[in-house]
Amino acid sequence: MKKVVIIGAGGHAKVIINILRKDPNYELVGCTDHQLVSPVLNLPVLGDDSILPYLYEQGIHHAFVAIGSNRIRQKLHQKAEWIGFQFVNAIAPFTCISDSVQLGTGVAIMPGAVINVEAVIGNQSIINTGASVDHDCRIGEYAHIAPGCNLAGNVTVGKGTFVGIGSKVIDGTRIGEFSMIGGGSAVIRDIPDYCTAVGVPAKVIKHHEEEGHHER
Ligand SMILES: CC(=O)SCCNC(=O)CCNC(=O)[C@H](O)C(C)(C)COP(=O)(O)OP(=O)(O)OC[C@H]1O[C@@H](n2cnc3c(N)ncnc32)[C@H](O)[C@@H]1OP(=O)(O)O
Repeated sequence: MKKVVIIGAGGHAKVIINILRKDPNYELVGCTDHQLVSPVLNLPVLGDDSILPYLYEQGIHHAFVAIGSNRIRQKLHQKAEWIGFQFVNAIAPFTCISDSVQLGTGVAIMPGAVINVEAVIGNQSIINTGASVDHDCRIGEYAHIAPGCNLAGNVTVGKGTFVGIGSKVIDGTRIGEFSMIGGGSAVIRDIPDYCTAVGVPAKVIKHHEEEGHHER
């Protein structure tokens, strides 16, 4: 059984803990967080992220970065990877993932998600509750497809991009890197890197600096 530390102790971490606890391959040892908070689903918060090297020395070599923000997940993943951690996947029961899907590591696939043939799911990405990602889609690393999104075939979602809750994306569309698609949007044309696009059809309303945007 692999000992796993959960990096993060918020709402997303709670969902990940709930999934990983059902997996007999893993023993969860605790969470880390930037502040001392109460146990999450009875899993203790061991300290802040500075204790990760100590945990690694103690023989805990697997981690899951359970942070919803794509930027912060990227930073903490890079830090934990540098220490030497390997990353497990959190795949809920009651998902439907084709055998031909190429899954990265550190990936979260939430209950009810459907991922169809020959899709590629990048490292540290999130396919959230009830989202569908159809054939030949390519989801970049650190991307987040929020609950209830539907991506038609051959859609590309760039690294670090957030597709907001309930959005629809028509086939063949390319959404760039570190962009945000507002909840309930319909993406019918390509969306560039580093922007926010909202609405039906989705239109760009903001461009932002590489480091300048946040998710919520
Ligand atoms: C399990 C989980 O909980 S996973 C998390 C799921 N959460 C989500 O999917 C959140 C999705 N977030 C959104 O849609 C947000 O509204 C964001 C990210 C698009 C907001 O981005 P911001 O840059 O903060 O935009 P801001 O709030 O300033 O709004 C700018 C304009 O866009 C409009 N707008 C914002 N979001 C949307 C939207 N989803 N659809 C249509 N219009 C929108 C606003 O009304 C505003 O219009 P105005 O200038 O005419 O007043």
